[in-house]
Amino acid sequence: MTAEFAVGQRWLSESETELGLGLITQFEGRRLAVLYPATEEIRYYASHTAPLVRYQLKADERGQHADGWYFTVLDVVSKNGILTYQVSPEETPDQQLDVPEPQLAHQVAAGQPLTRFMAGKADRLDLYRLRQQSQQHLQNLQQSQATGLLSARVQLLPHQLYVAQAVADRFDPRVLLADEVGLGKTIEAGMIMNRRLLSGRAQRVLVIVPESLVHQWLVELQRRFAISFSVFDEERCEQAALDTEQVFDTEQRIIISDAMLKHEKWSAQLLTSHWDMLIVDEAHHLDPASSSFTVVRQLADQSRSLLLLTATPEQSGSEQHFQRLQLLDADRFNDYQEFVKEQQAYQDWAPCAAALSEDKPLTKELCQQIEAISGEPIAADADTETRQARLEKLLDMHGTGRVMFRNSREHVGGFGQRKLYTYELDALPPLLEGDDRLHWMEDTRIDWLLDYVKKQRPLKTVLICSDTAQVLDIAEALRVKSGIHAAVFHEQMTLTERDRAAAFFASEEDGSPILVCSEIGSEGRNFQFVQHLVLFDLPHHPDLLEQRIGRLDRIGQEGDIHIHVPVCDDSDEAVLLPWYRDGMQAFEKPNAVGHQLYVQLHEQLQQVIQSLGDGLDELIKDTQEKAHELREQSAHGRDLLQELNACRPAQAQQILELVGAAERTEELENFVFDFFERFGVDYESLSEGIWLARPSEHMRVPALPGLPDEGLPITFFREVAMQREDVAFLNWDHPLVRSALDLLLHDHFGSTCVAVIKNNALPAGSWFLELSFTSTIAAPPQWVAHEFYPLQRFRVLLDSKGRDLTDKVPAQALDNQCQFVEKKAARQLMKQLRSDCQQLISEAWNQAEQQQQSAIAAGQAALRSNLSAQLKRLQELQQRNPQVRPAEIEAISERQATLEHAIAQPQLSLDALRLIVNVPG
Ligand SMILES: Nc1ncnc2c1ncn2[C@@H]1O[C@H](COP(=O)(O)OP(=O)(O)OP(=O)(O)O)[C@@H](O)[C@H]1O
Repeated sequence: MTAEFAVGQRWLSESETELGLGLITQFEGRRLAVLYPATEEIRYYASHTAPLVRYQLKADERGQHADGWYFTVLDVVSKNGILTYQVSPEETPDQQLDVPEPQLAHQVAAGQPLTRFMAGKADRLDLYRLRQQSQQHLQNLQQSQATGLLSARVQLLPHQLYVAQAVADRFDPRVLLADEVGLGKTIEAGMIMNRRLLSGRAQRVLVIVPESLVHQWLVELQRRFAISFSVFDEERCEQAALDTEQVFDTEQRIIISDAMLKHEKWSAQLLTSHWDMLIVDEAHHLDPASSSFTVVRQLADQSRSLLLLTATPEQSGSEQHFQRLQLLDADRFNDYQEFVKEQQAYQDWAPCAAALSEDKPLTKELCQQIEAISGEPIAADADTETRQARLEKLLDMHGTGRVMFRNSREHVGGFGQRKLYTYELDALPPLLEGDDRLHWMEDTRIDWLLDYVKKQRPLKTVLICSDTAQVLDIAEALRVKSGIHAAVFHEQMTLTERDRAAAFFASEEDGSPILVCSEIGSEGRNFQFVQHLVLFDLPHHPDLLEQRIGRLDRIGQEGDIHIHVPVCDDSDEAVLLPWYRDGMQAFEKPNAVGHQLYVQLHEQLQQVIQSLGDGLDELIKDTQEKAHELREQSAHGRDLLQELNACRPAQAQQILELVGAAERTEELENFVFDFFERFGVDYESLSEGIWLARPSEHMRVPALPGLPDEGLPITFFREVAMQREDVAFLNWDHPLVRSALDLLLHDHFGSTCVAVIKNNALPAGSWFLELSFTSTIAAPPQWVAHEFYPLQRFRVLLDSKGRDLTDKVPAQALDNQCQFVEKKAARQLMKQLRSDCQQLISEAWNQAEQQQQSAIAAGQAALRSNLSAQLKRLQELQQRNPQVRPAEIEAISERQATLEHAIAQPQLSLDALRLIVNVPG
C-alpha cells in the first residue's frame, strides 16, 4: 500500500470490494475519509493501516465515466497525485477527452476477477480448478444432443428416445403421440418438454388432463423429471384472482383438469396468457362439438408447440381423429375427404417400405414403384445404404408421418403374455319394475367374486367395471359379505381420495387385495405391479377393452397378465366375450383394428345382444373375416408406415448409445462431490450407491436451490434411482447440478488464484499469468444460440515479460505442476506483482480477441452449414409432404439471420486469472 493519499484519488477497499470505487474526501494527518458513492457509504481509516488499493487504469484499458459512457484509455497524466485519463469515447472514437479520476464511474463489479485481484482476493487452487471444470461441463451440455433426454428417472428405451429426439428440436413441434396404451407417451412428452425447457425453447407450459390424472401428472413430472408444476383448480384460481387479473401468469408451468375448460371465466383467462407449449393428455376425450374443444383450438392456435396424447386416436371415429389433427395444423388438414383419399393412397406404398426395410432382393415391379414414388432409381440388389436412403425418403413423404407417432407393443417387444380365464355363471334375475339396475345381493357375479378373492389372496387384483354406482355396490358387497375392505377408484372421488386409494391398494403389508375401479376413473393409471385383472363387465367398444387391459399391460410389467371374466347366461357379456375373444382375439394382444370393426359391426352386435345371442355365430364369422382383412391391410399399409416412422431402429439405437455415453456418471460424481466439499455441503454414504447430502453450518452460500435444509438422499445411478423413488437421481440436468454450475459460472467463486510451481529449470521468482476469458452472445432464447456458439473459453498464458506461452505450455501440463499457496503468502505475491500484472492483463485482451475472431468464424460456419442443410431438407420435403408448414421454413431463415447477427457481436469477459510463481525446491 502506498501512503501517498490525496483528496480526489480513487481507491478500492480490499476488504469490502462490493462498496464500489472509493473517493478520498478527506486526508488529514493520519486519518482518511473515503466516500463510496455507489453505495453512499463513508468509511474512516487510519492512513497507515487502511485496507485500500489504488485504482488506476492503464493505456488501452477500458473504463467508464460516471455518466455511463465507456472509453479507451490513451494516456495517463498525474498531477499533484491526481490522475487524468486521456481517453477516446467508444461511441465517438475519433474524439479525445480528458477524464480526471474523480469523474470515473463509481461502480466497479466487485466480483470481476480484475477487481478482486487488485483487492488482493485469491481463491483456493481447488476452487479455481472447479470453476474451470464447470465451464467445460456447461460447454458440453450446451452442445449435447442428450440434454433433457438422459435425466428422466426411467429406463432408456429406444422407441421413446427416438420420438423425443425427433420432436424436441423442431422449431415448433405440433404432434400427436399415439403409442399404444402404456408404452410411455407421458414419458415421451416429458422428455420433449424437458429438452425444450433446458435449451430455452420453452418457458411457459400448460398441461391439460382429465381430472383423474391431474395429480398423477404432477407427481410423475416431479418424480421422473424433477420438474415442478402447479395445479390450478378453481380454488387456486379464485385465490390468485384476488391479487391479479392474469391468474395463469402467476406460474410458468401449470396443470389443469379439462373440467376447467368448461368455465367461461377461467378459459377466457387461459386465452389471455401466453403459452410456449401445450400438452393435452387423453386427447380422444376432446369432442369437436364441445365448448372445451373450441378453447383447446384457440389455445393451440396461440401456442407455438402442441403435444396431443392418446393411445386410441380413432376411438371416436376417423372424422374426429381428423379434427384433432386439425388442431396440429389447420392448413394442412383442411379437407376430410381429401384426407381419407390420401390415407388410402399411402396403403399402396407400404409394400415398397416393407421391402426396403427387409434385406431381400427387390422385384422389378417394386423397383419401378419405388422410383415412381421417390423420384430416384434403385437396383434390385441395392446396398443397405441406398435402401435406407430410399426408405427415409418414402417415410418422409408419408401423410401423417411428421405429425403422428404410433409405436406398438409388437414393434417395441419385451412384453409378457395375456391369458384369459372365463367363468360361466347363471343368468342374472330380471330387473323389477322401476329399478334401473340390480341390487348386488342378487348379482350372481358377487358370490363368484368373493370366492375368487378368497382363493386369489394374497395376490392383488384390479377389477374394472363400467360405472361408479357399480364400483360402490361391489365394494359394499365385499365389505358386508366377507369383511374385505376394497380400495375403490372412480371419477367422483377427489384427487387426494384417489391417491389415497391407490396407495392403500399398493401397500404390501396392510394394503387391500383388490382395487375396484370404474372405466374412466382408472384411465391413464399405472398398475403394472399387478398381474390379475377382473373385468366385471365388458365394454361395448374394443378400444375401451384395450384401455382396461392397458392398466396392467404397460412398460414395467414383468409378468404375464391374467384376465378373469365372469359371464352370466343371457347377459351382454355372453355375446361380447366371444365377439372379442373369437372374433378379434382382443384379449390376447392389442387390437389395432378395434375401432374399424366397431364401426362396421356395432349395429349387428347390438342386434345379437338384444336377441340374446341369436346370430352370434354369424357375427363372429363376419368379425373374423373383417378383422383378417383389416389386419392384412394395416399390417401392410398405414400401420406399417406409421410404425416405421415412429421408430427407425438404426437411428433409435444411435440415440440410445449417444444418451448412454452422455451420462458420464463418474465425471458427474466427481464434480458433485468436489462441489460439495468446496461449498460446505456435508455428505455421507447411506448404502451402496446412495448418499445423504445436507447443508452444513459452513455453507459458502446461504442456500442451494434443490437442497433442502433437512438434507437429500441422492444417487448418480439410474438403476438405483429406478428402484428407490425417494432418492434424488442426480444427473447433468438435475436442478441441483444445474444450480451448482450456475453458481460457479455466474458468481466470483474460483475466479482469482495464486499458485506456485517448483521448477528447477526456471529462475526462482519467475512468474506467469494465466487468464481465462469467456465469450457469450445475447439472442432471444427460442433461437437456441448456444447450439452454434456455446460458452466459449479462451486461455491466454503470459510470462512476466509479456511473452505469449499459450500454445507452448498446455493447460493440463501447467496445472499438474501447480501447488497450493497459503492465503497470506498469496496476498503478499499479489500485492507485489499487482501493477505488473495489470499491464499484462490489458495485453492479454488482444490475444483473447484474436481467439474470439476464430470462434466467431467457426460459429458462423457451423450455423450456415447446419441451418442451410436443415432448410434444404425441409424445402425438399415440402415438395413431397405438404405437412411441412411454411412457418417452419420461415423460422429457419429467421433463426439464421438473428443468430448471424448475434454471433458477430459476442461479449468477451475476463472470467478468471491465476498468478503462478516459480519457487524451486
Ligand atoms: N422408460 C421407462 N422406464 C420405466 N418406466 C416407464 C418407462 N416408460 C414408461 N414407463 C412406465 O410405464 C407406465 C406407462 O407409461 P405412460 O403412462 O407414460 O404410458 P402412456 O402411453 O401415457 O399410457 P396411457 O395410454 O395409459 O395413457 C407408467 O407407469 C410409466 O411410468
